[in-house]
Amino acid sequence: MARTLRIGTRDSQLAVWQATLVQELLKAQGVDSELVYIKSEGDIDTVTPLYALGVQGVFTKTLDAALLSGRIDIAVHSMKDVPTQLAQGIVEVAVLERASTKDIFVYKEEADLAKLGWVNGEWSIVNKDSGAALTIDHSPFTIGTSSIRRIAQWKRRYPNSTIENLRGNVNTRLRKVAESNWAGAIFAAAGLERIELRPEKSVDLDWMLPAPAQGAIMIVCRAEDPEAYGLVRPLNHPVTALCATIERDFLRTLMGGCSTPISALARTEYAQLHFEGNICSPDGSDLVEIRKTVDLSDARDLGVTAGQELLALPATQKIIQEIRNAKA
Ligand SMILES: NCc1[nH]cc(CCC(=O)O)c1CC(=O)O
Repeated sequence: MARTLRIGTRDSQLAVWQATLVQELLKAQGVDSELVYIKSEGDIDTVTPLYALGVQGVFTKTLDAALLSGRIDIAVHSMKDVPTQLAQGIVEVAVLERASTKDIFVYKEEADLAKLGWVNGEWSIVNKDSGAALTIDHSPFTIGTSSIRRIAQWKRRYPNSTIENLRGNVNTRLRKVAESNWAGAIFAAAGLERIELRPEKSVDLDWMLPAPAQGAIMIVCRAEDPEAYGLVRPLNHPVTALCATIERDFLRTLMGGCSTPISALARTEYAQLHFEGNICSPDGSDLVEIRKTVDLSDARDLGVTAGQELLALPATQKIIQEIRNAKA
């Protein structure tokens, strides 16, 4: 009898959708599987902002434990939630082809969007450093997000806005926005689009750089399970895996942690790879960024070298200190 792989997943709608996709892709390869639902710490405490939970891997730890104890054979994660350092005994098997990498703003009133600078279907150009003219109304907007990265980039562009804590799975968060008196809230496009919940009243925040590996799905297994590895490895999408790895290398090199105001995006175009990364102070006042284009064949170490290049700058050290102080 061929082995039936037990796929561990959190039980949110998005997590189950992603695990079901893996199940279908395996089925197409002739591999049978079943889903095993496992609650994570991040699903049980849905109030505390993630960065304040104080540990890495709030969404992945219980699945790691289930893998290591043999309750499941593989686990499916939103890759951006996976700590850059995998738990001992667990290895990456495959990264699925990426969906949208964008952050989006889910809003309520068209009028608010215009005040935020969305004019004729475009974000007006804002350059804090050059002092370029803003067509932005600096009335005190309130929006919801608990991501320290999104808060930093939003505050940089809209320094007078107020940010409210918004935790929970995407369904809960959409409901909370609807019930709030906020102008709107920030989500990952991929999360809402996958489960067909992206509201019509939403716009891509193309001035915001996403979290490393946003929009990518990662499958892991036990290091000591070459059979599961072999069955799942064909699902790997090499370009997505390369881009997401470069972004996570950048994150690890700079701070070594999740829940930091560090953003990165790598994308390929023909035989080249374009990389963009930044680190921002928590209040958005300081930002250091890097952009590189290299031949695909030279791209492997780009995340590390870009991270090291930023680390060597005094401005980056200052931001890292500010991040540490904000967390202390
Ligand atoms: N941190 C929660 C999380 N983890 C993955 C996604 C969405 C899917 C993705 O970004 O890959 C989300 C929701 C969000 O950020 O709005």
